[in-house]
Amino acid sequence: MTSPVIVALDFPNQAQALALVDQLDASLCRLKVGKELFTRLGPDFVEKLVGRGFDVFLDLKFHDIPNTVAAACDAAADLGVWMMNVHASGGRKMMEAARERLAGKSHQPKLIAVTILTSLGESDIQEIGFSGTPGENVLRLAALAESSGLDGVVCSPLEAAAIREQASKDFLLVTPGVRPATASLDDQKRVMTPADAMAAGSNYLVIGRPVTAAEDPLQALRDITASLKE
Ligand SMILES: O=c1ccn([C@@H]2O[C@H](COP(=O)(O)O)[C@@H](O)[C@H]2O)c(=O)[nH]1
Repeated sequence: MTSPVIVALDFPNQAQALALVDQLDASLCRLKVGKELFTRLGPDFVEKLVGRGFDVFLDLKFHDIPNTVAAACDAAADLGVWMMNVHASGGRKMMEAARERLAGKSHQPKLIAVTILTSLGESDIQEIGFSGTPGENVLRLAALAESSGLDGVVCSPLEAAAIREQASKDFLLVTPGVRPATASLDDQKRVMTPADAMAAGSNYLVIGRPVTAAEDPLQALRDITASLKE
């Protein structure tokens, strides 16, 4: 069975990204390409990873008017990615437009919605204008994403158990904000350890710096994977 770990390839150039990717294969992890690498290297690099047999999560978090987001999702599907995402706060019509556009494609990636970024705590979201806790807002946005036809959400593992109670059993929970107990939190605020995140109901763990910034990234990934079996 493929690992639930999705390694976030947050690197500034192809050489650094490939130095890690060359040590990996699709049985060890999935890969995530986000805004930094995509802006540097573009679609060709995504297709290169897909060509090497990896499941690629294209994490561009589209957030725009429905027509624009649907067209962007159409383009992303053509890259052969396994998963892509939009912001749930783009609203029902935006998510439904993306869903409908993908339904007409021969290759249909999983489409998930970002709820509340894992770098945000309660005071951060209040400053933006949200009322309530991050958890309350995540639950509301997850319900909106599910009723808009999406396959799942990006949330913190802290919210995974509560979403599991309200959502259908196939609804995917993709959780960044994952940190081994001894790792630095960096800019993440709503975090759990890899094993606790899986126990809480996450389907996939998005992990970047605890692997990519480690002295031995492959060993760090192996240690995290082993911790899931303990
Ligand atoms: O709410 C979110 C949504 C996306 N991310 C992305 O996940 C990785 C996490 O990287 P770490 O180095 O493990 O912190 C990163 O690419 C983010 O863009 C997120 O962290 N939170």
